[in-house]
Amino acid sequence: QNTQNLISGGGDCSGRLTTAQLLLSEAKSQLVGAVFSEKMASEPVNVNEFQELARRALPKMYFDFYNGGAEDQHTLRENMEAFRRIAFQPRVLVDVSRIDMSTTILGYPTSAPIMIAPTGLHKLARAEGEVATARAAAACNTIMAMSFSADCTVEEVASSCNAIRFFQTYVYKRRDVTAVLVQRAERNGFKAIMLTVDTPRLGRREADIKNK
Ligand SMILES: Cc1cc2nc3c(=O)[nH]c(=O)nc-3n(C[C@H](O)[C@H](O)[C@H](O)COP(=O)(O)O)c2cc1C
Repeated sequence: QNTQNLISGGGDCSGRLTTAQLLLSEAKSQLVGAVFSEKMASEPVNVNEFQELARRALPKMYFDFYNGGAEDQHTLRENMEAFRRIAFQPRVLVDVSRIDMSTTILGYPTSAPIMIAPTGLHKLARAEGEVATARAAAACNTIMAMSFSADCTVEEVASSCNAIRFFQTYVYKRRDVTAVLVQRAERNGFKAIMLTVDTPRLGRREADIKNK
């Protein structure tokens, strides 16, 4: 508070800035700058910054698992490029006092056309694993697709929150195994099954091979 009082400064009735006030004003801008950059450093402002924070926070092996693609990572790069090629055309002079991006996916409501894709092993990043991800989905009013390779059980995720949940699985040679998985998800209130069909063989993830 003392600093705040100092910075607010006193007055020269003439309205001119005294040397002391100028110095105080400079100190204030430095202080604000320092606080601002500290905040900037700790609070990501876009998705890419989360990636950088994760790089710093996680052991290399875990980060590489989340971050990497297969082989030369051509598809991974192309995925990013494909998003970059999408341009939004701004519409001007329209009423933007109420913006509503909500929609439905398979009939289930979401706050925006964005949901959580199925990804495995969330406990590498956080002890609560997929339970935390499901809670985040619920908080954002979006859908959580839970991976077959999750670290939590469908029961744990189901009892953790009321997020709308889909369950991802593969088709196994033993169809009865797939059937049991689907029925268990269904019993636990999962609303849809996402069938992953591109893994008759797993991708050759070179970073993971090196990290072994
Ligand atoms: C770390 C990681 C783990 C993943 N685990 C799974 C998984 O367990 N099951 C699955 O079907 N897809 C998995 N995927 C694939 C994603 O669900 C998604 O299809 C892929 O990231 C491409 O989506 P995008 O183009 O929206 O990024 C995983 C992807 C990543 C990056």
